[in-house]
Amino acid sequence: MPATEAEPEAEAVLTVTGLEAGYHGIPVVRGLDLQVRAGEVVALLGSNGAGKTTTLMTVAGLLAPLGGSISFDGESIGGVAAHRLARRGLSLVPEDRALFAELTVRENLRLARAKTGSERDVLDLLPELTKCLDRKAGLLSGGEQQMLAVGRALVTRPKLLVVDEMSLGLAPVVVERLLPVLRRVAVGFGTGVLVVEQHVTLALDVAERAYVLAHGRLVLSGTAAQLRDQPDLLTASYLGDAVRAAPST
Ligand SMILES: Nc1ncnc2c1ncn2[C@@H]1O[C@H](COP(=O)(O)OP(=O)(O)OP(=O)(O)O)[C@@H](O)[C@H]1O
Repeated sequence: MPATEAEPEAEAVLTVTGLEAGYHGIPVVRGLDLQVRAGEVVALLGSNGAGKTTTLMTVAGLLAPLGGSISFDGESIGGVAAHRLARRGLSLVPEDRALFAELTVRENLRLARAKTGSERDVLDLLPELTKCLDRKAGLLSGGEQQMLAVGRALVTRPKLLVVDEMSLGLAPVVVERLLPVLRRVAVGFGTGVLVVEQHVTLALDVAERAYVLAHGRLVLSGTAAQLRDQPDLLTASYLGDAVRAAPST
């Protein structure tokens, strides 16, 4: 019997309602509704320029929303600055990883540690980092750097981890090993994970649910299984031709 079917739904850690997000007062994302629950991985998909990064930056407090509401851990956070959100448990892994190249892995992790944070749990969850603790971040492989970027974001045990394009510049074989780390994070720490990813198939392998944006609007959403079973719909949604056709969850 599948164990997951009988389990009650976890609490929503992030609820985005009617979000309008963009630049210089002009929305590029319109009317977006999205939810992430504790302990689940949610993929945000869509073609280039669809508005994925804009959505993540707005959720993470790097861009002020132009409309709608964002609720994190039961509180409204629209317009709250990123560093305050980080203290409240919302961690961002940016596309460029933003590591300190001249510092070692251990030092990068230590710098991220708040009063209550601990590297120990992170190393238990990401044992791949243990073997390179004394190496400079700048000398790590792309995959190791990305692992460190995730590890650093986890030191404070966030309730929500927001990850932008983990796979950027990495070979597919590396991405295949890296993406399942997000599932480990969700299961091991009970963290909600919102991830933007270009590798759709790999993303649907690790995510419970996914949302697809086209031209700034939500065109498809559902469980990963529902979307995997409807490849034509998924392709059409990337082209902006489908309108919320899969059952929403
Ligand atoms: N700093 C900016 N100022 C003005 N417009 C921007 C800025 N950044 C992005 N845009 C525009 O917003 C739209 C959405 O871009 P966004 O980066 O969110 O898309 P994306 O789905 O993440 O695409 P990609 O996969 O290419 O990163 C695009 O039309 C883009 O040109």
